[in-house]
Amino acid sequence: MGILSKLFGGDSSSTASPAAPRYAHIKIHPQVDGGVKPTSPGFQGGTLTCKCRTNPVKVQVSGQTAHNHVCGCTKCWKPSGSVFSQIAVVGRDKVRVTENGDKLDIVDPNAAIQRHACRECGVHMYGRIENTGHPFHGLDFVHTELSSERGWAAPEFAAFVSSIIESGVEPSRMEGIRGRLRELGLEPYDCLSPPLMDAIATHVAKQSGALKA
Ligand SMILES: N[C@@H](CCC(=O)N[C@@H](CS)C(=O)NCC(=O)O)C(=O)O
Ligand SMILES: [Zn+2]
Ligand SMILES: [Zn+2]
Repeated sequence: MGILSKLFGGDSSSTASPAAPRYAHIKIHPQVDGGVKPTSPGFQGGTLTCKCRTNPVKVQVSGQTAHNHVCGCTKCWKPSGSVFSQIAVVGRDKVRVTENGDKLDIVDPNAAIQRHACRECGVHMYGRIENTGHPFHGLDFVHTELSSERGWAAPEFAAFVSSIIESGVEPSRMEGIRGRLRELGLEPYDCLSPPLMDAIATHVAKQSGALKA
């Protein structure tokens, strides 16, 4: 072992490369399976287009998104064959339906997030919260993979991971799926990430008076 290796703890003569990913064969979502693509600084947004070959619904998102993540819940729209969705938020004032909005229906009017979906191809174009008391009121939920522009905020974590079992994923596959998410740098959580859960709890505590508003 050379002097540099002794000082810095590595063996410079070794040809060993970083450990190969163990779970690369496990598919999460087409946007992350080949590695998470980085956010472009200064990115200004783009246009989401549904999957219809004719008269697609178009939604303009005039700004960068935040809190992008993969979501395993049964309610978020997923591309076919994928057990996770990819979903981010953006201010509702930045979201505008520009074409064929007459094809949009609300999937479940009773859900907190009202998902506006194309009734022909089924794609969710945006999710909106109308309850002004909801912690995330003012934010719309969007799937930026529906845009051809590159540079959208990269996914940061995985939410509602255990919920994929509700879609029919065998529980025995969970270890591999969580392993793959960690390899991709998408820490798996069974609800939202700790900062988002803290933000929700803070909002609730201020509403109840447990914390000063
Ligand atoms: N285990 C449930 C979880 C559903 C859930 O709570 N989804 C989250 C993440 S999208 C949510 O905030 N839902 C609110 C809503 O759908 O309105 C499922 O998979 O259906
Ligand atoms: Zn469509
Ligand atoms: Zn979801």
